Amino acid sequence: MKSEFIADVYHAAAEISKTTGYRPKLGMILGSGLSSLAESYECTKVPYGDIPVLPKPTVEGHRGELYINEDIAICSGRFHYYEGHSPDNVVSTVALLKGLGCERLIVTNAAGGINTGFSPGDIMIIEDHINHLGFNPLMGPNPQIDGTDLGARFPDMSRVYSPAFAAKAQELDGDLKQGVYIAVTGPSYETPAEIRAFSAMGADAVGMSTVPEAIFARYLGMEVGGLSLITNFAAGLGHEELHHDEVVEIGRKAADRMKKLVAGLVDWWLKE
Ligand SMILES: O=P(O)(O)O[C@H]1O[C@H](CO)[C@@H](O)[C@H]1O
Ligand SMILES: Nc1nc2[nH]cnc2c(=O)[nH]1
Repeated sequence: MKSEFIADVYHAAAEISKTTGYRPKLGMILGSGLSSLAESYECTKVPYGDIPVLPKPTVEGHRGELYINEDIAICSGRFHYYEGHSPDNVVSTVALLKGLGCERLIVTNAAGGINTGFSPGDIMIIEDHINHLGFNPLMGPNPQIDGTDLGARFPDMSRVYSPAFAAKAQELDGDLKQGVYIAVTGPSYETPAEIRAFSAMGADAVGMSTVPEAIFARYLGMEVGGLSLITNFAAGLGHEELHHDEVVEIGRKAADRMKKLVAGLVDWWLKE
């Protein structure tokens, strides 16, 4: 992560705070097909195009808008490594949310179910992750602002995802799954042999995002809660070929249940 890049993103965030008058404490990043979650909140919308330091999202199901009010800032649209973005750009949404004042972050995604107890439509609380992307967003010089390191050179990752968030989620929706998310680069989906290998490694769900965001957020001292919507059986576990259109479609169909759960978690985390 380059100090100059993060300084530019923080500067853009300060401009947004100045124009809107908002310094929300809770941030959220929405996964594929989950952009309608942002509509539950009365917000000012800022297109990513008006925040020139951010790259352009290229993936269907990722809108490219910041929703912001006095409590919450929502990135509807994230940046994936497979789009060709640099690691800095992949975590630019997290830097933006931190720069806006967010101390807590909810990350959501669409993922393939590896755990044979999971079916499309299930929601998995992310308990832990495996970084199989081949990069870490903290590689490079430890970024500084005004001569001070933004975080530890070797940050602890023994508890990335908040156990309190997981417990609250279970209380709000008694039918949730819980497990380990593995991030791969994509954009090709996995082979059945890869899925067998990931299962042996201890992964319950697979996707192409979230992990760099969670690592960077923890580095910055944010608390993180994570939710995966299982949109398909991972490769080799179902009978269907995998298509992103279906991932987005399942995301849209499950949006109401996700909305209800997320609304409860947002209310709770704003008061906690
Ligand atoms: O992780 P999100 O952004 O929800 O999207 C998931 O869905 C896409 C593949 O269908 C990939 O981008 C994968 O990471
Ligand atoms: N890598 C990966 N990403 C996904 N996103 C949604 N489903 C999947 C999947 O099966 N594999």
